[in-house]
Amino acid sequence: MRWRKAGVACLFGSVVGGINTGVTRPLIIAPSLLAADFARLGEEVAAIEAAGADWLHLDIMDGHFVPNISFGPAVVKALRKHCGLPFDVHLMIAPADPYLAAFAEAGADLISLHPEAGPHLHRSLQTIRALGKKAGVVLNPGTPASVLAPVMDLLDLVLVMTVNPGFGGQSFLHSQLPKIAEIRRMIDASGRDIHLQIDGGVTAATAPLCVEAGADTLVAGTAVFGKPDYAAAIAALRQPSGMVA
Ligand SMILES: O=C(CO)[C@H](O)[C@H](O)COP(=O)(O)O
Ligand SMILES: [Fe+2]
Repeated sequence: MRWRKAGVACLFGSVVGGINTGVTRPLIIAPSLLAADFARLGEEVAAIEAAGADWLHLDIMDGHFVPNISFGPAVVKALRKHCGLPFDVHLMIAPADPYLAAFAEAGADLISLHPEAGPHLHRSLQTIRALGKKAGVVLNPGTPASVLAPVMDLLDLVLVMTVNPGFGGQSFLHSQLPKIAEIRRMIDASGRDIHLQIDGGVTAATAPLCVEAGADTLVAGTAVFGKPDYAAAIAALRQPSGMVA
């Protein structure tokens, strides 16, 4: 699995002992399948890989934790043979714990969950890591960065939602930018190799704001799958340099 595609391995070089060394690395673009043509999912994931995406973001919604239903582990498993990209699974389900093994077996490489999805965030993250997968925590717009501190040592990724979860195509919440910067400082101070991912309303216009605030990974549904040319859409999100500090 090409988890560390291209120059992403430089991530370890960018933060040494909590000090940002100034080394840059490529911005990671993770198109969200939520905006794809659900009647042609196999073709869509193959096309997005060919277009230069770095990861595939898979939004799992249960109609309970969020007011929408998407797809489950059977679809993730079916897509695995059509796409060689790392599978970045964003769980918007509660409870999440009973389904972690199913998504791991289906082919997830990284599993992220919301702190509100269960009573034991630390245990849930331990479970994901015990399954041999990378673990992430997702912060809703109303969830503070402080929830991260007690679980920092278990994290491979922090996802900051810049919309309320449940639907694609919503407008980017600029109010979340200070929180992104706060979490960048927390990650740098930890000295750990943790991705800072942004999800919701990411476009060519809002992507630079996210990167400026400290993001290294961008999820985009509508801004990629909603465009006729996926490669051009991905390239537009990488502007201006496609590199992050
Ligand atoms: O988690 C999500 C919604 O809950 C999606 O990943 C997100 O909304 C992507 O869609 P868009 O880029 O169109 O906003
Ligand atoms: Fe998502």
